[in-house]
Amino acid sequence: MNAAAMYPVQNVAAAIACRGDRVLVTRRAPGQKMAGLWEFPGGKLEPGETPQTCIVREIAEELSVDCTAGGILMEHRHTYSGGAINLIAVIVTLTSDGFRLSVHDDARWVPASDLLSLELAPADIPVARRLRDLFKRGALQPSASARMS
Ligand SMILES: Nc1nc2c([nH]c(=O)n2[C@H]2C[C@H](O)[C@@H](COP(=O)(O)OP(=O)(O)OP(=O)(O)O)O2)c(=O)[nH]1
Ligand SMILES: [Mg+2]
Repeated sequence: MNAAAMYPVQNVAAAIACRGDRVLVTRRAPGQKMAGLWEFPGGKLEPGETPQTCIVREIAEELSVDCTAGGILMEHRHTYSGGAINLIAVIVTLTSDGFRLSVHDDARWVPASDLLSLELAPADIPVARRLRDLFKRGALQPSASARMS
């Protein structure tokens, strides 16, 4: 039996928080799966959660900040050796300041055009491409920019 047949697809919500043309990325800390890789903070949906309720909970847990969740930018399915995830990129607006990291060892606001030069979790590459292209066209004007810049 192949991996896709053995494991259900795990839904994972990932926060797309923007400040001007910069996007928040966090680095998975040593000891974590995929340690050292950059990702959009977030995590697995728990039973009964929507991507939006999940991301608000995850951002509070992982960064100790509040946020409001908006629309879904895109979903992308990626198969790792341990199973498949459906990465759901949710646009968020951070509503409190100051991060306290718990599962990451670094957080940066990176220009959307530079995201692909980071060592990203593989599932995130299509999301980073989409963000780069949307910002290039001026098609994404996140409401977070005004408050956080
Ligand atoms: N949060 C997050 N996870 C991602 C991204 N890209 C990516 O491949 N993943 C993978 C890593 C994990 O295999 C899986 C779940 O993410 P996670 O480790 O953040 O899950 P979680 O916060 O719920 O943590 P845990 O309770 O399972 O320890 O999704 C991303 O951009 N953000
Ligand atoms: Mg997480």
